[in-house]
Amino acid sequence: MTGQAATILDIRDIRKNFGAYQALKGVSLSVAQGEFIALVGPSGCGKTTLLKQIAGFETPDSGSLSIDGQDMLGVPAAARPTSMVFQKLALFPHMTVADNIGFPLKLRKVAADVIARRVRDMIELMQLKPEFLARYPRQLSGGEQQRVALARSMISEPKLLLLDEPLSALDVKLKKVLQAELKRLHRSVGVTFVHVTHDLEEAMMLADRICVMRAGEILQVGQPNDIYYRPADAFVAGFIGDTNLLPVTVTGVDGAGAAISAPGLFDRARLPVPLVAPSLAAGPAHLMVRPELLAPLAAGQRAEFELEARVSEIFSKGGTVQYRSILADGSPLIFELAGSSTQPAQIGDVIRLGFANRDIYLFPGGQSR
Ligand SMILES: Nc1ncnc2c1ncn2[C@@H]1O[C@H](COP(=O)(O)OP(=O)(O)OP(=O)(O)O)[C@@H](O)[C@H]1O
Repeated sequence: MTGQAATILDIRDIRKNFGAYQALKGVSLSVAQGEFIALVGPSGCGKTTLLKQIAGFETPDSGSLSIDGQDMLGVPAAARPTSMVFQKLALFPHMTVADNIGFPLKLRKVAADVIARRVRDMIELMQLKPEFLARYPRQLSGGEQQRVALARSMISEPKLLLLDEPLSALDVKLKKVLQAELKRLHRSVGVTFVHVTHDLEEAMMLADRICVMRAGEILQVGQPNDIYYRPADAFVAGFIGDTNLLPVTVTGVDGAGAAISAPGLFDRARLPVPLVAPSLAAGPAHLMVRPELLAPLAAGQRAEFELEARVSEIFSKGGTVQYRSILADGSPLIFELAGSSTQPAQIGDVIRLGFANRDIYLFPGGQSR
């Protein structure tokens, strides 16, 4: 997303308590027109609660929320320019597909011929077969039903489409198809999508920006690559995929990066490390290196950072193979290599691995080494 796009959704310091429980502890988020933003975080962190404040199904205790410059607090859900798609299908079983899709317009008393035309547009947009129009939801597959639900949510031309895990009930293959559909839909209609998902791969694939939440707070908002390679802290690093966090001591930070010391871990670390968290200062820090950035070193080959590890487990992931290994001090190290018909290491092998200082990210925390 470009930085110049107008703000469509502006959430400021929203708080929501259920009794004594603080479900949202002062959440602020700004979303640009046309953006695809994914909300991720552990179960119970407040993703759905946040979506409900946007949709108007719940009212925040304090804070402000505007859509396209209009204050939304006090505006009922039906009057908001939003549409929500749920994980569990909310299609009306006793209505045909055509009536289901046209329902939001019927509520608004739009003329029948206009509804029929718009329903046909939606069928085309969602690449559903025209013969489905006369069927009932039970006569469609789960994936087809979810497309109908999407068609119904788009027919009223919302400014914001709110998606609450709409794909999580589908099988893996169908999910992949619908993920591609969602991306295509987003590109073709230019509507802003706010998408709650448990599936991090889905968030990385679909979203322009990912918003990571924990315990009612937003920890980080950023482009998928930034969240993945430059996480705000150890929680975000570990939540967004497998990673290695090695304890080091930062001995100095300047414009060129950080100098670190990690006696017993690296024999010949070349310094400084260029990519560091803005808040990094001298003291204990986490050195993060993602598993796919570690590479086995051939005999005599050197790298800026080198580690020796004993392979303890091997998991084939199809295109890649993940190796779980143990460093000399007993701490774990994960590395991941492209799959091949021959395995470069077996369980029990000691393997020398290298990575470059530009592959590392340093953020504060942890214990000194
Ligand atoms: N109406 C309610 N009354 C009381 N507590 C609620 C209510 N709605 C949500 N909560 C609590 O608020 C917290 C946040 O819930 P929410 O549904 O937003 O989580 P979530 O991040 O969407 O979780 P999940 O990923 O499991 O769907 C949970 O602990 C939940 O039990």
